[in-house]
Amino acid sequence: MKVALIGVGQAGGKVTERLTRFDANMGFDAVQGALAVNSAEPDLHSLEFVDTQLIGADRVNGHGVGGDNELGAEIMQSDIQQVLGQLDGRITSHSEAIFVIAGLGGGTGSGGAPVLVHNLKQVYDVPVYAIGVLPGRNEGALYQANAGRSLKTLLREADSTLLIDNDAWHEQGESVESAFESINDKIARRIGLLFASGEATEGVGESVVDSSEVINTLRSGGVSVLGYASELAAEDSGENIQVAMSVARQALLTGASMPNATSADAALLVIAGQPDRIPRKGVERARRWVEDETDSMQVRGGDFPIDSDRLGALVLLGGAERSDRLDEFMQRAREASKKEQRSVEENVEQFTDDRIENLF
Ligand SMILES: Nc1nc2c(ncn2[C@@H]2O[C@H](COP(=O)(O)OP(=O)(O)OP(=O)(O)O)[C@@H](O)[C@H]2O)c(=O)[nH]1
Repeated sequence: MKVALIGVGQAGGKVTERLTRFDANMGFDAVQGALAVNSAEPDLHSLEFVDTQLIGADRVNGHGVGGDNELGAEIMQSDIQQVLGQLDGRITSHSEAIFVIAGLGGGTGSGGAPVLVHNLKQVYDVPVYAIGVLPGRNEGALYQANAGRSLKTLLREADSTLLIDNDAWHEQGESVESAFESINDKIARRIGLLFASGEATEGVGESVVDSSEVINTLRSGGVSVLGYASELAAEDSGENIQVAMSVARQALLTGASMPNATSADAALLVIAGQPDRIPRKGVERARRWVEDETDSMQVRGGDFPIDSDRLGALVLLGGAERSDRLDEFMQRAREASKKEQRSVEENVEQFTDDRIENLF
């Protein structure tokens, strides 16, 4: 799948750089263009692998917005023409999707990403997706409140919002801050593989994944979730039926970017590995298991041939907002919003309710 990536804010820029670097190092060539946008100049200077665009210099003089996501939204809107201008030539007729990436708890990314998505959708015909990093449980109230408002607005604006919970992809005992490097690495590898899986054309049979399958899986909008797991596999595919089942189960149950997301409108199961090691029967069984587990009648499947002695499973869920973890996060965001003295009321549906305000 040919994609253009735009990172907004510090986390967005770092993840965009990681993803772009991974894609280039692996020779996948799925990332066609990448841009990092920020109001903090030093954060942009630390990026070497992507182009950069400073916004809000007239308001914050390159110092960032200090967690004020309303200001983040305003400066993105004020400087939107410069950002769109920078994207000329990076989003081409080959681009199949645009991904806007941001940490939702801060200021520039949290406020800027929904505004950017909104504007991109006016200009481009391809889907505009968001990749949003949710703050960990131990991050402060401002982060939770910011992320709640940003998420609510992204869900309204983006064609789908892939969520990564900062508590999900780090090791036990590690603090979130010290884990950023390893979380970013996992994001890059897993999302990078997803992009690349829709690109595979060499030496493959009929069951290769096509980028339209990623797009169709995300078609219902809302929240999307990506899971991944891998295991050593035998050389003979006949011995790997259990392995295929096991990696699919782990990808969904313990390896998901947002835990406990086991209900979805649609899903895509990609089995990555050497074609000789991929067991047809096992893949079909795993696909049916994903169907049962997610209560979805639309589970697409496909292979991603890569040279490895392991079998990997990538599970992409579309329309996965019915999740305990997300409910728990929205509850945190509501409580934090109260603390932040934003008016919130009780007992109304999340996302469509007034307890969490949209950003714009
Ligand atoms: N996974 C991951 N999360 C990060 C990283 N850096 C920051 N975050 C998270 O992102 C949120 C903060 O967003 P930032 O990107 O630092 O903030 P910003 O958008 O640059 O906004 P300002 O600094 O307020 O201008 C917090 O919830 C952090 O936990 C990172 O490298 N990786």
